[in-house]
Amino acid sequence: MSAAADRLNLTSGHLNAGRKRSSSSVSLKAVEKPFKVTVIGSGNWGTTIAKVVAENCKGYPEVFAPLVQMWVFEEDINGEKLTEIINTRHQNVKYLPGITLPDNLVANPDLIDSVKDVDIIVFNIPHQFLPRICSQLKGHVNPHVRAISCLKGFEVGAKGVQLLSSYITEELGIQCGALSGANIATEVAQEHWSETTVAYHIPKDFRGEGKDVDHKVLKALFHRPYFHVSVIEDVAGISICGALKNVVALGCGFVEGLGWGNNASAAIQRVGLGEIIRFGQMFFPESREETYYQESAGVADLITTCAGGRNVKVARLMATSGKDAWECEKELLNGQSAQGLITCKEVHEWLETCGSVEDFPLFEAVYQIVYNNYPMKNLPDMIEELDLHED
Ligand SMILES: NC(=O)c1ccc[n+]([C@@H]2O[C@H](COP(=O)([O-])OP(=O)(O)OC[C@H]3O[C@@H](n4cnc5c(N)ncnc54)[C@H](O)[C@@H]3O)[C@@H](O)[C@H]2O)c1
Ligand SMILES: O=P(O)(O)OC[C@H](O)CO
Repeated sequence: MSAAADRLNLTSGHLNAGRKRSSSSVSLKAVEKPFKVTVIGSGNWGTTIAKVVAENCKGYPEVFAPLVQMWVFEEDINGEKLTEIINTRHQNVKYLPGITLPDNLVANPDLIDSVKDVDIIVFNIPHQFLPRICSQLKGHVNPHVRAISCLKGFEVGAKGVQLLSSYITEELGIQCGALSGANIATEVAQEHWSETTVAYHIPKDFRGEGKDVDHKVLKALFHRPYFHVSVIEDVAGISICGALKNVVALGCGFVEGLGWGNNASAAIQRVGLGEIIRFGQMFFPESREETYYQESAGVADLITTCAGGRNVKVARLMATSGKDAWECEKELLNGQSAQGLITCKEVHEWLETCGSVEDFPLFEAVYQIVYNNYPMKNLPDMIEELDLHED
């Protein structure tokens, strides 16, 4: 094969605004053996990313095995199995209704079988289920498998606060990066243009270009004409913002639900961005401040989540109905998860452990409103009082 013939050009037409990041035009060598990919998770975002990945695996058979498996937490939908519906009608009628999925995407209810002989695993489940999934996968995943986590959250336990990518690496012994961005799933599924950020460190046991996963392979896996990918190194930065913007969005939902309007929501986002960056600097000093401003996974994700994500909707309903968070989540989301409800508790527990609650007044106020029924109308004072205390 000639040098020209064995290269694949993926061009996005996306400008690189002088940032240190991968090029928008990828020249990719055909690989020794096409990478086999599995997506673990089939919720709103899990199914959307599986669609993206399956489209690219079909489009680049020199790089990826065309058939992509999606592990599905099996459910009965009006007497039919969800996996059967996906495999015959090519729709996830519960979590992504109205979107036709590629026919090379195969739903599999057997977790262990879905990762058999796989090269790349894309994790995409609500983060509260990750520990159980990892414990089931232990011993079934080859150490050369590479992974990307699309989850937004942290793992807080005996080891302190951990990125989910680090948790996957520790539990399964595999290299894991992250994908995070301003990505409301239904908009991506409908192929409305958006951007995202993928972050990945090349591991010490990298087997070489054409044999292993690198930044170009990841760009080829996720980039679509409607889904523009930048690949960077800052796994911590994109993961911190992805997890914490969900807590900020709850705060925005409270003030919106109280009828306070755009100014109040902007104030919450301003305070929230400051706390997100402070959290990164205090607990993940390897994260880079510019990631928060320059990448889709940074402030852009904060803006889109606070405008139209599930967390803001749940918090708005809490404010207008007086119902608790779990009732509102159930009423609005049909089995989907508002991750900020869990993350604000995990963050509170971690901050309490290290005596830093007062450095994060917004995160603490959101926690107290969700878990201890503090009045939402006191939110400005809760932030202000703790700010004054800090001085
Ligand atoms: N939906 C979005 O717009 C979006 C966008 C970007 C990132 N994310 C993040 O992606 C991750 C996945 O979100 P999602 O929207 O795909 O999920 P979701 O909120 O739609 O959750 C539903 C999924 O959880 C599964 N589930 C229920 N019980 C389970 C169990 N016991 N074990 C395993 N799975 C179970 C369901 O089968 C279903 O697949 C989250 O961390 C989320 O924050 C979501
Ligand atoms: O719907 P949310 O609040 O989980 O947010 C969705 C995405 O994370 C936005 O990027």
